[in-house]
Amino acid sequence: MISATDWVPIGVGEMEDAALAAVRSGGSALVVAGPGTGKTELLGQRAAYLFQTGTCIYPRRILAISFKRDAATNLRDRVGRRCGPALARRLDSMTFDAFAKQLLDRFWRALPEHVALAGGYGIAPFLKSAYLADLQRSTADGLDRPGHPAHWAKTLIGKQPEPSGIHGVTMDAFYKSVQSLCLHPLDISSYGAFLQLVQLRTALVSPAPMLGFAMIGRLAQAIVNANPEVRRAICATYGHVFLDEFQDTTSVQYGLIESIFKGSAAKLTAVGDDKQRIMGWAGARMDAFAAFEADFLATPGARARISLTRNYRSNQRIVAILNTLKAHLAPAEPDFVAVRPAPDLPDEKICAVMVADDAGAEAEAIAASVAGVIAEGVDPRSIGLLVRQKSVDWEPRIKARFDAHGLAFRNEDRDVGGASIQDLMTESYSQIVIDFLDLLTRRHGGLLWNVAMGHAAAVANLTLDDEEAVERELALRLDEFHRAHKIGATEQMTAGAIAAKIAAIEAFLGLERLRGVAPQYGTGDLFVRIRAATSAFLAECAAQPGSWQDLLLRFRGVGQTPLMTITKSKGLEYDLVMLLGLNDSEWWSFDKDPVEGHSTFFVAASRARERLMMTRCGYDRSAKIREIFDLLDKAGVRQIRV
Ligand SMILES: Nc1ncnc2c1ncn2[C@@H]1O[C@H](COP(=O)(O)OP(=O)(O)OP(=O)(O)O)[C@@H](O)[C@H]1O
Repeated sequence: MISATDWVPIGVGEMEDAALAAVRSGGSALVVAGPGTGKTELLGQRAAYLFQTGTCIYPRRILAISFKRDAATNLRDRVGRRCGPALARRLDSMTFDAFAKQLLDRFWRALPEHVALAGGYGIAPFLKSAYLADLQRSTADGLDRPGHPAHWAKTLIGKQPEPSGIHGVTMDAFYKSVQSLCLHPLDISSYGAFLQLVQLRTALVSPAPMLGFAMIGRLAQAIVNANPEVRRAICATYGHVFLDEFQDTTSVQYGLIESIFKGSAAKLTAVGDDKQRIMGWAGARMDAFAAFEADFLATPGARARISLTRNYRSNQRIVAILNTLKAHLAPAEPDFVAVRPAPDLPDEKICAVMVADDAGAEAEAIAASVAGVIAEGVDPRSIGLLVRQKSVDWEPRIKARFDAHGLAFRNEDRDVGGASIQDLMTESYSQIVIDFLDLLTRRHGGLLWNVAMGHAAAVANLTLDDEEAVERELALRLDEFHRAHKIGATEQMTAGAIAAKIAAIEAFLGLERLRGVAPQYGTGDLFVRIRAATSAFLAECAAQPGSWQDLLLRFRGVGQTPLMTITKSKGLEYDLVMLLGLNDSEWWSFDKDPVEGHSTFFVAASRARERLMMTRCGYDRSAKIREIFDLLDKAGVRQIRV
């Protein structure tokens, strides 16, 4: 145990005083700061501080909520590196969706009667507009038919809905209305919310209910609101709660956190950047910061709106561009301060817009630039290809030119049978299986031996450092396993052989114990889906020729430049960001919501550590995104014909 006064940040040279104050804060805190200012790092340091100084006393845990699975894994890994695996195991780092789903899966029997669930349920896919039309028709028809979900919903709310109101709900309004309903106490204040209630009832009485994540959040909140003892149990578990990317918190998510923790002794630390708010379409609350201040920071010891200005990610030239973008988004905020100089390169090598005549020339320019940067020694994985719309539409366009240059890339958003590649890469189960397969391909194990020992210990819930005898026993068992299942140089890489190796790994570690490595595997079907997706993606990677080692490298994406949407790049960073398709065809929604459009561009640009290159087809001076080009002009970014 370290005393609070002796504790110093681990693994970073310096931290801003304001960041340190948030790390050491005895109460709740809100940090509102720009990209690359170390907000996520601050959460990692705070976890280390709370554990190492005993401020978060055993057996209490920290709940860390992120928006994406890789962000949740990143934070877990950071804390592991800062304060060791034993303490890091007391951090439950997960997405909002996983947290809500876990509560529903654990406490579904405590749902209030009017929304009771009979047992299992599946995750509903995104709705198509034809579905809404069906729901509207059926609801209007069923209002006066006892036994129909619409009649049930009408009776429950005690009002007579008008068919015209039901038919007047647009897809967007329907989608967002889950953000305004409350299931307990019941609050249905719009026709969209009424349709949500009818849809929920339809699901709950069906033999195979399907629920969307927003509704799962609302059901979890209903459980907490209806059962003070459930709320007390959660609050007794978590002394501290971290909320990352807080600017994108939806009303459903905020409502759940508020229902559980408002008025409790838990200390909440929220970090975010309102200039990076890009999830308005998904129901992000515009007033999340103000609500948090009112609900959680009105107590003694709380620290409101801590701001940070030092940008640790991007070099000085990129920070200057970010400052120009920021001046448009938040003119009153102070400029970011770069901590690193720009590399000694001509400006257009650090940042430029490459203008091509057509899509083919654009794809060639992208591939040629990436090839040039890789030839300079940059790791292909530290180049990020970012797009505004569907990455799947870009795949064929880019593939031909990348192939011609002998380059590899992969669409990280692609679903491989139950999970996207990006999510799969951070799943504990997949990581363990891949590391064990890697061990089996090696004659002696080397570094992989220690990695596998770490996994085996974590799966068995053992702490190696403390128990020499335990470590020896585990090493013997691992050695035996390695000798029995080692993959010989000539062993065929067939689907059957891969399945047999996975089965051997699962048998060695114990399937139920493997399920125990991540709290979100404990309930619901995530574990089953991740197992299936891991096998499916391994089989896909094995379809290309090569050795077992090649298979693992392909699975991990080594040597492949990632392609993803800007939304999926949140929280990540790349040496070179290539932002593709600065054209209206990609940014068609810009004029509908220019603020979110600017924020989206800001998120993309701020992922760059060293270079930021953009591409577009043609010079369209009346483009919807002219404002973006005006800002780039202002920042001195040149447009180069390619
Ligand atoms: N105090 C520090 N000293 C040195 N490097 C730091 C420090 N804090 C953060 N970094 C590094 O700067 C980069 C950005 O940090 P981090 O991801 O925490 O920023 P962020 O504010 O969460 O960014 P964003 O909002 O853009 O996702 C990371 O590479 C991180 O390791």
